[in-house]
Amino acid sequence: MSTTVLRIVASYGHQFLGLPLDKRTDTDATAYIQLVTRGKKQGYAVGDWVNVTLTSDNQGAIESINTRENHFYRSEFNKQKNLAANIDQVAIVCATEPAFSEELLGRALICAEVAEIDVLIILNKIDVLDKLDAARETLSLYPKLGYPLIEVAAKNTESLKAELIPRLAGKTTLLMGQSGMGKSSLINALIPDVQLKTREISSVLNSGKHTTTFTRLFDCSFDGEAAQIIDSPGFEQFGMAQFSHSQVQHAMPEFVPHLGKCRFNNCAHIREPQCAILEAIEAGTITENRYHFYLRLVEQLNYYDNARY
Ligand SMILES: Nc1nc2c(ncn2[C@@H]2O[C@H](COP(=O)(O)OP(=O)(O)OP(=O)(O)O)[C@@H](O)[C@H]2O)c(=O)[nH]1
Ligand SMILES: [Zn+2]
Repeated sequence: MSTTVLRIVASYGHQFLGLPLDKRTDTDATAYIQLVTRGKKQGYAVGDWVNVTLTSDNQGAIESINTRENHFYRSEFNKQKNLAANIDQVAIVCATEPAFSEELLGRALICAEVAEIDVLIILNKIDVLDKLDAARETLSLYPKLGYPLIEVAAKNTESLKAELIPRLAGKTTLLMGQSGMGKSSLINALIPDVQLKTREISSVLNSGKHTTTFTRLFDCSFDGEAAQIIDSPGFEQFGMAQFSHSQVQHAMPEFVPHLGKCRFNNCAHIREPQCAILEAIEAGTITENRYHFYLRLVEQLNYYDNARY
């Protein structure tokens, strides 16, 4: 039996599909190799390069994983949920309507910071004019924190060509968003024959059962440059149970310049005297909104810590 390196291009529950490194999802759909994991070993993600023992032409067992450049993950209680590995950026889709959750956006940003992965915020459905100002107002903070923000309408191809495609060309992008933000519409507009490809892949991955809840990678090409888009299921929660207080603080860009400047080394920035974070709120460089977001995260981390021991 031979061993070979494959790229994981789809995952559904504990099932994975791989492709040899010289094959692309847009041209070689029949080359998919169904992967099983050894024992209870998990933690693989779309985008991982894995060493596989081939057991037949289209089946194999994952033996080990190659070193990752990065991986983007959520952490539910005691469990890390890998969304993608070896990516250049995470694109978070928000919309004018239905209203998006700023809490979930904030959490996704923290996960990206911890993983040291660039972010792109996409405001979709800007053709819904009566909701546009409110969405812009909510999002206006984020470019100030260093996160690029673009505005598009999935239905308006010109807006995609002008704003989104140049940001995707040459990169591997994890596309994520809450349900209803229009992520599928964006994928449909960006990737030709996506429905056909989805049917192909569901039939291999899930023995014909129809599902769109898997994470999958699309090889594509924009402006003559190769690119990969990883589509992930809409999310309704975003756990960060395994993060430390320090990780969360360092993942908030406006907190960073003030960290280490409080009177007490172990300052929790809640009501301590001469707290540099509280002073920054007074001075207006940290917004009340983000500070309360931080407090909610801390409260949850404390809860997890207490529950664990
Ligand atoms: N007006 C407007 N509607 C849009 C736009 N993009 C998507 N929609 C609509 O928004 C609704 C949700 O779009 P989807 O693409 O299914 O959203 P999704 O984020 O993939 O949602 P899930 O499939 O539930 O994860 C659909 O009715 C789309 O037609 C847009 O740019 N403008
Ligand atoms: Zn402090």
